[in-house]
Amino acid sequence: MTTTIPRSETGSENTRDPRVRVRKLLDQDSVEELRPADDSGAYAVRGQITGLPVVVYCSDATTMGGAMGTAGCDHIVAAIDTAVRERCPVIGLWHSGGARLGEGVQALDGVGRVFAAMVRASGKVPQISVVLGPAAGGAAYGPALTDIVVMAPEARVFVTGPDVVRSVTGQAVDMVTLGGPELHGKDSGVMHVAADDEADAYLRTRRLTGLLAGAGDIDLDLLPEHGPDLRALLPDEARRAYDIRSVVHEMLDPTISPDAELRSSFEELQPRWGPSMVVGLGRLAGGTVGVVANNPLRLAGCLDSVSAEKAARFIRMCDSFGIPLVVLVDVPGYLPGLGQERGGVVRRGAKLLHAFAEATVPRVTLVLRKAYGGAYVAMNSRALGATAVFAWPQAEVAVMSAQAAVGILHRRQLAAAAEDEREALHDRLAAEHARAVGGVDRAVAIGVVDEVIDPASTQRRLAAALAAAIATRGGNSAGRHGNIPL
Ligand SMILES: CCC(=O)SCCNC(=O)CCNC(=O)[C@H](O)C(C)(C)COP(=O)(O)OP(=O)(O)OC[C@H]1O[C@@H](n2cnc3c(N)ncnc32)[C@H](O)[C@@H]1OP(=O)(O)O
Repeated sequence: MTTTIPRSETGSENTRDPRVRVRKLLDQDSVEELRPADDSGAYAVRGQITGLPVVVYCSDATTMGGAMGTAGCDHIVAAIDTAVRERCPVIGLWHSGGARLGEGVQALDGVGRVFAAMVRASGKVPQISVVLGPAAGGAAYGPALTDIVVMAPEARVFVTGPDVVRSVTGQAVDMVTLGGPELHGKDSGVMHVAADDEADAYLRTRRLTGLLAGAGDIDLDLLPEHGPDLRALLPDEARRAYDIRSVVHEMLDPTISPDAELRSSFEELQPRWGPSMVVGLGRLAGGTVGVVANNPLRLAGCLDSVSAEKAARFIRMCDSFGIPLVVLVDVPGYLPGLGQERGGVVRRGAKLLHAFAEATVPRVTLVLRKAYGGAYVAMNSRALGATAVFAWPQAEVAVMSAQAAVGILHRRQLAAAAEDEREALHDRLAAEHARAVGGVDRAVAIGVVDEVIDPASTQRRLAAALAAAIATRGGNSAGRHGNIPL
């Protein structure tokens, strides 16, 4: 069933009209209404994104600011259930003041049924939310229950709006400060993707849908025999910071952008929240992979409570949908300190251990420079069930750096040394320690690193290890769990 959209007297379309919005998201002429538009506050359709079937529901911001009543909630529940039955992604376009105030508890019950439908669908079909305007109360928790939240610049996500905040707390705060993309991108972690405008929100959603629902297969023939020397992107000095995203972009397949330029296929999620860890989806040898990578540019790449939690949720999402993982490791350890302990680094760090150990998708690790201590274990180590663990030459795998280790082991000897000899002694002891403990060679000898690889063969080796694991299993085995918003 298709539809004509009423126009205003000036002939222009109402940009808040849900029929206008879904048409902008979907492939041309692919829209099929699940129900005709009505005054329920919600609208739902089937359609296609680059030929892939999807279901879309959309707040009707032309009626009571898109507030959710029983009938509108029924439409959303039916849309989500349809997507689960038809095993296709479901996308929600949100612009809503939450539960319809005039309907009282009936509206609350409707919103609760929407939440329950989202949880039933969790881990079964990808759920993407695109927030285009205010999303209050139930319309805030709705997106938060889904896998990926894209926010347009006008998006405002909050439990209660500024008026309620003022009357209850006396605090005067505007809508942008309370729930705009800045807050949710940097502080709360609710937002995965910040779009430049509404059109960009649709574009980013189309790309993510393609990566999640059109994962394709890894085809080694798509890779050059000799790939780029990815190690050349790292600084010469082992302790210097660099942005791991340059390695990720170069490692993944390029893609043609709408302006016909080649760009990386990498779609980073939550870039400003927990930035010492980079997570996102992209293509390697044609197949979708999830990338989890320490970023030495931020906090020297240390794991902290937020970055561990961010990675844990991403790993579980990929595992739910059978997306294999590439894990790039360059980590000096967990960030130490009172702030981290207070912030729950033990509890939240445990989520990362659980997520990797539980994941049944193929997951390959590469140690670029160093992997120390508990962070070595947490970053998809052999002990947690990694499919394969590779390292670049000169990578260090140890409990801590040799310099730090001798500072503890030879504390008294160093303290007793003359001040002008101490540094040289420290260096000598560190070199001896590194030789004795064995570094990456010892890691290979005991089987926790499979092989030291040529950096120029990185793409091919990672892709081949994932492809071999997929072939052995007869396909990508997705984890049987939902994607709880950790
Ligand atoms: C599950 C629990 C829940 O969901 S409880 C939800 C409770 N909801 C809220 O506290 C939010 C109430 N609404 C607001 O604070 C504002 O409308 C927000 C969302 C901030 C949007 O502001 P603004 O962009 O200025 O739009 P607006 O206020 O002009 O609203 C447009 C029209 O929509 C209406 N509207 C809004 N929210 C509701 C609602 N929850 N129930 C019924 N109607 C609602 C407004 O009254 C307004 O109507 P009108 O155009 O003046 O006729």
